[in-house]
Amino acid sequence: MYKVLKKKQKFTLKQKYFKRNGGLLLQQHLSSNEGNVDKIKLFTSKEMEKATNYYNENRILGQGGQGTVYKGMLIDGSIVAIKKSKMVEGMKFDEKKVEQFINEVIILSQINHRNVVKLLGCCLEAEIPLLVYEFIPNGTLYDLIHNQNEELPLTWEMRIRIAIEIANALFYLHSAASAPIYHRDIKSSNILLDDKYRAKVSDFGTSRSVALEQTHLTTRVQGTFGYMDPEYFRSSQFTEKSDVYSFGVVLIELLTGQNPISAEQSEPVRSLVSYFLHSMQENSLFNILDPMVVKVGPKQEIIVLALLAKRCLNLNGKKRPTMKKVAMELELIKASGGNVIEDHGDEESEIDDIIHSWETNPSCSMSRTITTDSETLPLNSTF
Ligand SMILES: Nc1ncnc2c1ncn2[C@@H]1O[C@H](COP(=O)(O)OP(=O)(O)OP(=O)(O)O)[C@@H](O)[C@H]1O
Repeated sequence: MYKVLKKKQKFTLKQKYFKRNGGLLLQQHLSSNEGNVDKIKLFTSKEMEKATNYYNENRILGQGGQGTVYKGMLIDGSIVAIKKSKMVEGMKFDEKKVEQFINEVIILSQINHRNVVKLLGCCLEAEIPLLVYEFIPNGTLYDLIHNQNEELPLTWEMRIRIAIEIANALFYLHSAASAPIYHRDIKSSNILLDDKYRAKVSDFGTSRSVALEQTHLTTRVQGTFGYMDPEYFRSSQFTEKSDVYSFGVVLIELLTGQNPISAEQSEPVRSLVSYFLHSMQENSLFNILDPMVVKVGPKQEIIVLALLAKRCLNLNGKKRPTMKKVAMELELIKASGGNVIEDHGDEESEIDDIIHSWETNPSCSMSRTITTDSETLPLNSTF
């Protein structure tokens, strides 16, 4: 009798957690056929405890605004990343977080792209709901850019390839079959790197499908300072071009190796976007480039990429290119070495001006020597 009663109690508790963790909300979306939720496996709380060795501290991979991520091993031996959402704020259970959690499940269940992190399943019957992702072993793009070491230099080719991969993922999301999906929090720490250092866009907690958006009344401005579209900040209206802006910030992070917000500097250097735009205006792009980029990157490609970033960062969203255009231009830059560019007003004369000031600036003579010494660099002859 005691055993049966205990089992019943446990079952009731699991049902209670399932409901509280948004299980019903998910079922609702399931029945309305949104996404491909059958592909999402429902894990038991026991499986999760075993996989993380009871949420052992030394299994923690990282902590974000939404919770803690653990490295885990499933019974079949596969390695996964398990995100334990932060649901309890003080003593209160946060309904908004449940919504974000279910939102991420629904959004990710609709996505199948090699540059987007895969969601394998979730666990709703545990006290705190959990998300189970494929494990991405090489950390974040943020760490790769900002903690560079000699063992793994971030080459120019890697920077361009990673930019193309993120752009392709965003283009895919924006043109998703059922309805466009906006990521809404693109930043280098949300780009994970796999075993071959390929980019995987992650963290879809604040993402929105345009179809879902119609049923959501949230007008709260969300995102990360330094990456956030100023137009969205002012109007609370998120558009596909707001993702383009944040992508532009990641592009200049790749070009300059600098943080979007630098606490040590004073304005205008403090905001990387203002510093970058100011440098472009003064034709002194070379002043803010990552020394590694100056050393090994072909000038023409660097400049064309910088001009593309500048268009992504236009204050007027309508004047920014779409992600489709950005992805196509990046492929073109890579394929042609920046020699073939589309006509965007005065860009050709801008390129000439930047090259001229780069060439005549004494502080760049070092890098120039290094560049001209290398026979492998494709565009030396043009300078
Ligand atoms: N699939 C994964 N594979 C490997 N590590 C991961 C995976 N997902 C997340 N991580 C690690 O966990 C950390 C926290 O991830 P999470 O997405 O919760 O937060 P964040 O992006 O750092 O912050 P925020 O949620 O505030 O934007 C990441 O920085 C990364 O190091």
